[in-house]
Amino acid sequence: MTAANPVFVALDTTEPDSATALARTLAGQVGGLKIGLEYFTANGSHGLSAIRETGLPLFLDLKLHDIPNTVAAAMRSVARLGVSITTLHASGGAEMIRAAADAGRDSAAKQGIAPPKVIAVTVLTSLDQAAAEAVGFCGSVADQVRRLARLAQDNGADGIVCSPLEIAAVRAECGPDFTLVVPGIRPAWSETGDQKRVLTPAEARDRGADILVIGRPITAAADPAIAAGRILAELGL
Ligand SMILES: O=C(O)c1cc(=O)[nH]c(=O)n1[C@@H]1O[C@H](COP(=O)(O)O)[C@@H](O)[C@H]1O
Repeated sequence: MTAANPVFVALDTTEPDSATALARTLAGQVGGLKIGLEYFTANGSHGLSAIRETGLPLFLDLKLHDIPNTVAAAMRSVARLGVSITTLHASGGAEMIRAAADAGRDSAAKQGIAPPKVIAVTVLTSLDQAAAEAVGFCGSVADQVRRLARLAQDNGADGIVCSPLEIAAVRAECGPDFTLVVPGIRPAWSETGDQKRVLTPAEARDRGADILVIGRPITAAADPAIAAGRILAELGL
C-alpha cells in the first residue's frame, strides 16, 4: 500500500514564514508535509492554517508519551485538527496506545471528519545499538522494533515509525496493510548528522516503506526544490 508519492518533507523550523514558503515551493514535488514539535510548540495549531493551504496531507508529529488518560485527551484535540497522520511513542504501553487510538477515532467521528492515522514510534532512528541498550531496551534494535510494532498493532495503531533497517522484520511481523513510516533517510550525497540507522530513499522504498520522512537533505539544501527533484529522480518519480 505504498503511496503514489511517498515523500513527506519534515518542515523542522520554528518560523511560520519559512515553513509556509518551503511548503509552497515543494507542494508539487512531495506527497505530504510533516510538522513536528519544533514548529508546534512555537506556533500551536494556528500555525497550521497557512501550511494547510497547500492542500497536501499534514502529518502532525508530536510523539505523545504519557499516562493513558493524558495521551487520550491530547489525541482528542489532535483529531479535531483534521491532520492525516499523528504519532505517539509505542513504549508508552498497550493501554496508552489503545486509549489514544480509540480517543482519536471517537473525536474525529464526533466532528464528522476522518481520523488521523495513529502511528507509534518504536526506536528512534537517532539511537544506535549501544544507545538503545543504555536506555534499557533489550536484545537487538531490530527485535525491540518488532516487539513494539506487535504491541502497537495489537492495540489499535495504524502503523509504526521505524528506521529503514527494520522494514523487512516489521513487514514479516505485521503484514502488508500496516503503515510503515520511515525516517533516517539519507541520499548518498547528503550528511548523516544525528541519524544513526539510515539508508537511501530508493533502498527504503524498495524494502517496503509506505512513507519516507525526509528533512534536512531537502530543507537544508542550498536549493530545496533541486534536492527534492534529485530524490524524486532516484525514486523514479
Ligand atoms: O517520528 C518521526 O518522524 C521520527 C522518528 C524517528 O525515529 N526519527 C526521526 O528522525 N523522526 C523525524 O523525522 C525527521 C527526520 O529529519 P531529517 O533527519 O532532517 O531527515 C525529523 O522531523 C524527526 O523528528
